[in-house]
Amino acid sequence: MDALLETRNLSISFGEQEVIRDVNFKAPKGKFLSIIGPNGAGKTTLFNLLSGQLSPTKGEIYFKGQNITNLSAAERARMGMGRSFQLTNIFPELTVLENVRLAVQSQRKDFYSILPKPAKYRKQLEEARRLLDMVFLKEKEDYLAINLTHGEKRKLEIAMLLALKPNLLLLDEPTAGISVEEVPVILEVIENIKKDSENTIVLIEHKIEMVLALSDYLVVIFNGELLVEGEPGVIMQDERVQNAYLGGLSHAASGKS
Ligand SMILES: Nc1ncnc2c1ncn2[C@@H]1O[C@H](COP(=O)(O)OP(=O)(O)OP(=O)(O)O)[C@@H](O)[C@H]1O
Repeated sequence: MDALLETRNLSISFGEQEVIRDVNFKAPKGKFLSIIGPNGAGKTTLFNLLSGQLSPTKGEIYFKGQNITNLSAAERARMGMGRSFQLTNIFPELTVLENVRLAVQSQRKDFYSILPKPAKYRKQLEEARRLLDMVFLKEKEDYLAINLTHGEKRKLEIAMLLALKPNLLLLDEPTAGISVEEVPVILEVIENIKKDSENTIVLIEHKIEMVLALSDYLVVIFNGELLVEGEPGVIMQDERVQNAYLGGLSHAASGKS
């Protein structure tokens, strides 16, 4: 299996509490992998370890075959690891289009482009509009970002993330806090991303129907350990998953987090 991302005995403790314990998994190139588990299982902590927000107490992380355990979040981002920004990178007083254009511009290769300025700008706008189309925000390109709904801001955030052309997308609960009506649109956006690119995607999501609709592979975390991994159909039938998770998963399926 050609893994883009791999963890080996990944562990982290906060004081006495070992929150992630000897987690080993591989995210194969071009596949859609979801990390599931009940509240407090350690999913967000695992994500923070992957993206470099936290350093492990033990174990290693490999990305594109390189040991990145000691690299900062910024260095991992430069290598092509993209994590959703949790809305913190959006400029509220700029238009939707300008937010995405700036993300396109921030791509390193734009700084070295030999195109004259107006042509460069036009190309950035073109790319920004293509991305806004992918996330169904084209009609809102002239809106100030501050005036978007929460769900629309999540879509803008995804467009900005895609502008950086990451090889690996880490999506942390893209439906968190959004209205029930907006959930199917977010699902469609992610399906679009999945179709359009060769990206490897790792998702944390409580809405189990969404996880099942999107994922090639599931990793189940329970009490900080990897309980089981495999294809969704197999995992959902797994007795250990049913025994350990029934409460948590049916809770998640109801849309609560
Ligand atoms: N910085 C920290 N210091 C101490 N304990 C922490 C810290 N971060 C997380 N924890 C603990 O680690 C455990 C796992 O938390 P984490 O947020 O990773 O779980 P989760 O699976 O993402 O939960 P949820 O689905 O509710 O978001 C929890 O018991 C939490 O209290």
